[in-house]
Amino acid sequence: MISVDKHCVYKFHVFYGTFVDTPGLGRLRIRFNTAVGVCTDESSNKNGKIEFIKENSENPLDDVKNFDPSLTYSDIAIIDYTHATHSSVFFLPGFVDTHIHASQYPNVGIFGNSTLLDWLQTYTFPLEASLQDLDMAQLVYERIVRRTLANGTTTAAYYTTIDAASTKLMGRICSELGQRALVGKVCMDACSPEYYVESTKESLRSCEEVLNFLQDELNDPKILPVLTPRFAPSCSRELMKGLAAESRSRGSLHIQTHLSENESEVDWVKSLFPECKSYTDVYDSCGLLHNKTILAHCIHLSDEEARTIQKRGSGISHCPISNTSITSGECRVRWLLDQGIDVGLGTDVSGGHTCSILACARQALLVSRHLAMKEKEEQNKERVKLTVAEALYLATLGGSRALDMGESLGSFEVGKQFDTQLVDVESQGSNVDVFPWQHSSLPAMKLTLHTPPLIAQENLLAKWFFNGDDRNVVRVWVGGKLSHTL
Ligand SMILES: Nc1nc2[nH]cnc2c(=O)[nH]1
Ligand SMILES: [Zn+2]
Repeated sequence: MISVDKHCVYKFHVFYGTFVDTPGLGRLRIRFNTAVGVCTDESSNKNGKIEFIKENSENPLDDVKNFDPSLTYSDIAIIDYTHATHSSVFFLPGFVDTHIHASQYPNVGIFGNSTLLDWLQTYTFPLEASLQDLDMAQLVYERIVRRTLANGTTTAAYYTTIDAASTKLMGRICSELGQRALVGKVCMDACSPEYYVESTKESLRSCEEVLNFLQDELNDPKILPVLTPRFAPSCSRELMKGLAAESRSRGSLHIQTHLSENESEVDWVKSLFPECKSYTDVYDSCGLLHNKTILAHCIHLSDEEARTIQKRGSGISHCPISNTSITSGECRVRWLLDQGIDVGLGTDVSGGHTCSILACARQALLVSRHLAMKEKEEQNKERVKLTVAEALYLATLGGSRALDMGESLGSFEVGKQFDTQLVDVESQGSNVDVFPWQHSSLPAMKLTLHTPPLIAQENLLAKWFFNGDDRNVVRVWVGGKLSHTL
């Protein structure tokens, strides 16, 4: 194995080993002895992209020379994990966190018995307001980006606060630490505490300031702006329409917000916008719903609201840990997927108590089983349950599609970005105990009547899925560049 530093000089990297991904909902693809060639030439417009994939490769150096004979040996780095411990080491697409409040990180785990509306007043608004202090913001934002990277998250859709300066700082931190990110300044001009609110004009102006910085000054294609009306109760119609216009005028910028998370919130929206048919209709009537809109939660939707979201092509961020923690409800993920809506996972820190998408994938699977237990129709009980492969899809390609980035992220395909985590199920200190006979790659192992059968790679994956954590994330690359090492 060749080790590389962050400022690699090699024009081309070949990653060699077992590649696991989910090219479709419920499809688990495991490719052994596979060579994946990635352009790492910073002067090329292909930098960071997968250029070839060779399954059952015998010699990755031959593969790369066949691919491009003009590359010299000194241009090429081979990252070889084929001789790593058994079948425990594999490359997996980086996780996509479709909904996370960077500014709320200090509050993870602190929510008591609150539910959404009192949780916002008691815990959340005071913390967010305090991050106007740039030294505090630096501490919090740097820590959460490092922590999410360490948990295998290569792309995150962040909310910051209403403050423009610290939001710009967040963009700089993501860029410097090498994480792909959507960065959104929170906008709120109504029904908010007097210490944490903006005028409509100021909200649109500071939003513009952040957009100009992220688009024109920062100069990092991995960092994108996202317009962020917090949720309908804290935004006037004028503000929501202004943000929708901003998205359109800049060529369809991403938009993120919360939708139908909590029953009291839904009732409140009804009373604030009596002219609208539904909560979804509030956003739709302001022009906020399009294929680059990410809607968090979507628990208490009507059939008609789901149809509107599907028609507009917006994505949904399912945040199962948050939904359980602050007792918001159980999102009907299968129901959404059945309608062709793109669904990804969100940690929703700090409604959610962890910034691990793997933990959210586990919780998504468990919440689906709670829904199955409540399902009246016998034949639907099985269908409602999410499998490990489906939960991994939501954590990777599903999330990329929900962000309208499925063409470039979320699975291993030629032309996609190499946003990848290297997982070692048996890394030092791992929480996952694998017994010698459980390695599918030990063909010499003698089976007797008393020896349990070898388990397949899928079972090893399932053991990691349910018991793994950041101790198993050995390396993380974003756009072919190393961003984290255990
Ligand atoms: N979970 C969650 N829901 C919200 N609704 C409005 N603001 C928030 C927030 O910060 N977190
Ligand atoms: Zn949220």
